[in-house]
Amino acid sequence: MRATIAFDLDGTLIDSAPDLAHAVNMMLTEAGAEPLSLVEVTSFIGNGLPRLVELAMGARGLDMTRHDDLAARVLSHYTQANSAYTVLYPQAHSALLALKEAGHRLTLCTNKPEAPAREILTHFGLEGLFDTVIGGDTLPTRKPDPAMLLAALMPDGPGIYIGDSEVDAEVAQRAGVPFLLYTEGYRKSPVEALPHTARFEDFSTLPELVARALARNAAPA
Ligand SMILES: O=C(O)COP(=O)(O)O
Ligand SMILES: [Mg+2]
Repeated sequence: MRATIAFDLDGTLIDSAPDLAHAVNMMLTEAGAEPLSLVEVTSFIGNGLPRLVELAMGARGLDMTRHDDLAARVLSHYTQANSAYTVLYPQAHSALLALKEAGHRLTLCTNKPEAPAREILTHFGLEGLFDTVIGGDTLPTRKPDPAMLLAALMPDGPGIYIGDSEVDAEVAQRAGVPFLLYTEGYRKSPVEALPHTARFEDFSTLPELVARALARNAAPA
């Protein structure tokens, strides 16, 4: 059975936290504040770049009236670093190829702004695999608003969503879409606290997991 499979990006397909932390810390240093640890910055990822910058500024007591300027600085540093410290999770590329080979349509549903999300796909040679990219600034709202996920799954309907975090579990639940949880990303809560259809820690198991989730969904109740 063929379907649309929507993917989250940060913490799901790529480990981008080192580059995000680098960009945030460049901004903090310019603003005269102490840098944050990788663990702290990682805990701020998931609700998009404006929120990441807000949390980083809050942690260092910076004046929030500067938020728009400092968010622009972070985006500029992030873009300039060109994913130097970002890696694809092991076996993610071959899992994407296998899903594509099986006839599925792949789309991206990330809270990262659309331009850097597209650059990252190109950087890793993945751009040809994805039919649609919905970023955190593509629509008026972002995850956990279900509009984003529903747009990423259009026009085929239901499909499957794959992500790593609280926000991903919530958006899938609100959109009524089966959710496969990647357990090695940036989740803050225990696995049991996140509603999910199935979970995986190794991308080589994903194609089989997708096939099972689709068969279960197609089975009469
Ligand atoms: O940009 C973020 O905060 C998170 O991005 P993601 O939705 O790809 O995890
Ligand atoms: Mg994520």
